[in-house]
Parts: sequence; structure tokens; C-alpha cells
Amino acid sequence: MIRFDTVTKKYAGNPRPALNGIDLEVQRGEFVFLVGASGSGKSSCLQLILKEQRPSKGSVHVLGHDLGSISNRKVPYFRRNLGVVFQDFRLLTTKTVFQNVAFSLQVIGKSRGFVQEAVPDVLKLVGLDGKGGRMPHELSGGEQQRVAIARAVVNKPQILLADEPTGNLDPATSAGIMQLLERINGNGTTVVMATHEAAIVDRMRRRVVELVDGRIVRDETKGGYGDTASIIDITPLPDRGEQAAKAREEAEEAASTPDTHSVAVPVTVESVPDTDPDAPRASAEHDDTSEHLSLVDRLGLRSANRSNDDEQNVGPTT
Ligand SMILES: Nc1ncnc2c1ncn2[C@@H]1O[C@H](COP(=O)(O)OP(=O)(O)OP(=O)(O)O)[C@@H](O)[C@H]1O
Repeated sequence: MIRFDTVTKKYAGNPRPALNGIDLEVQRGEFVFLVGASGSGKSSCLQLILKEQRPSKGSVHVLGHDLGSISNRKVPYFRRNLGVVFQDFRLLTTKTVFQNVAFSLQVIGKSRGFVQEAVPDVLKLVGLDGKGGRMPHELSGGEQQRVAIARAVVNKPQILLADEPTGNLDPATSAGIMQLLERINGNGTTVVMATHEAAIVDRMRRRVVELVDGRIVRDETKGGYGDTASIIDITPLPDRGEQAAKAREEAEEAASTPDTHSVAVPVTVESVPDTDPDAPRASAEHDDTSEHLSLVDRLGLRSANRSNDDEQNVGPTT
């Protein structure tokens, strides 16, 4: 679904490559965390997937397309298969919640009837039922991020890219957002999320790809924020047989007994109401006109007037 073949990315004026010979494959339906220190290359990866940047060397394939061979004219159509969420929400500050979400459908030419049905559905999915008439500044930070997620997924993208989506939120609100992203992933959308939030990564136990100075230093199927390879896993390997399975059952039984602390049990994300009035809010200072343009570019929402043929030419092939 996403494949990086020996990708190096250098930016003009920066002698050190942001990404250095990256090989990475993400399968359909996966939930992948990109972790690493500031400047390690996480956002560059996401920008390459979006074709916002081009690799200096190597190739990036997304949804069966070699991105190097998609013409600029077709990039907006390619991007319709991708939803994007950012740390700072990037909502249109003079539009209501409903209009923010509807906008991304209107600019790709969806009918009024479609918009009227799809927007309430997705607002319900993200837990904002009944809040369509609010302005962004009347929402908590978590609610604003839910609007941004609704906007990103209303067109049912195959891939959702999230760049520090909880970076402006308190831990309880973040937990609610992560639960929502898990639900979206559970519905079949592949999610790639760049984050610094160790607690979230540790709790979710999903695939973790760690970058250091533009290189992948770790790729774990059920990883934590830090290297967890040294932590003993009590899950028996298939070839360890019945005895191991029995031992595990006993250990789990012991873990469920009060006052027993010796065995780690899986932790799930709790449902937390997302109404903290103190949660940080997105900046309302953006100019909406330039925001419209930048959103149109970033979200692949340009021009509703192209023929369907164009769209089909860049449709997914895998
Ligand atoms: N447009 C650009 N021009 C020049 N250098 C850039 C540009 N974008 C990123 N870089 C450099 O590339 C490297 C990787 O940056 P990138 O934003 O991908 O890292 P990151 O892991 O996402 O960081 P952060 O967690 O701070 O967002 C950094 O050294 C950064 O300074």
C-alpha cells in the first residue's frame, strides 16, 4: 500500500539528508507509528507519501502508483485517496463545523444531497453529533481535532496520515482522539501517525518505526516508544507446546487476582469525554482565504471540473 525503496531526501541548503536510504513497506489496514527525535525525518516521510516532496534518490509507491510518474496535474486526484490531520487542526475559522467538513466534499464536486448525508454521518462517527452549527472557536481543542479528522475521512480515504495529531492536547483528550483513530483504522483505513508521545505509543502496542537522523533504526510489529526488544514476552511461541500455554494461562489468572503485580496485562485506551474547556485551541489568526488555498493543495481538493477519466487514471491499482 505504501512502499519506500531506498529513499533519500535532501533539502536545498541542508547538507545532511533528512532521510537516508529508507526502505519501508506498509500493508493495507496497518496502524503505524513513526517515532523519533525532532528532525529525525518523520514529517518528511509523510510529505513524501503525500507527494508534497520528491525523493532525491529512490522511489515511493503509494496505492500502486509510483509517485515519480504521477504528473502534477493528477496529484490532486491521487490525494483524494489520502486524508491528512495536523497538530494545529487547520480548520477554516469563519466556517461552522458542518461547513468545514462539507467544504472538502464540495470542492471535489460532490452533490448537495451527498454532502447533506455524508457530513452528519461523519460528525456522528467522530462524536460531534449535534455540533455541526458551532464555530471552531466554540469548541475545545479535542473537539477541533475531531472536526479535522472528520474532514480528513469524510471522503473515505484509504490512507490517513496524522502528523502529531495529539501534540496540542492534554493526555485525557489525546486518549479520546487515539480511540477515534483506532476506530477509523478498524473500519479499514490504513493509518500512519508521526508522534513524540511515548505514553500513547506504549499503550497502543502497534507497529512502531523509529527514525534516527533519517535512518530507520527499529521496526517493531507491536512496539513501544522506546526499544522494547529486551522486555520478556510471556506469549508462548507456537512450538513451545502445551506446557507453555498452560504456564501462560496460570500467569494470566494470577494477574487477574487482586494484589498480584508480577505480570503485565494489556492496557486498552479508555473512553474519555472530550470536553476539557482548558484544552489548548488552534490559532484563530490564519487568513481564511490562504487557508482555503493551502487546504485545497494539501488535501488534494483541487478543481471539481476535471473529467472522471482523469480521476480513474490515478485510482488505486492495488
Ligand atoms: N523544507 C525544508 N528545507 C530544509 N530542511 C528541511 C525542510 N524540512 C525539513 N528539513 C530538515 O530535514 C530534517 C528532518 O525534518 P523533519 O521535519 O522531517 O523531521 P521530524 O522528525 O518530522 O521533526 P519534528 O518532530 O520536529 O517535526 C531536519 O533536519 C529538518 O531541519
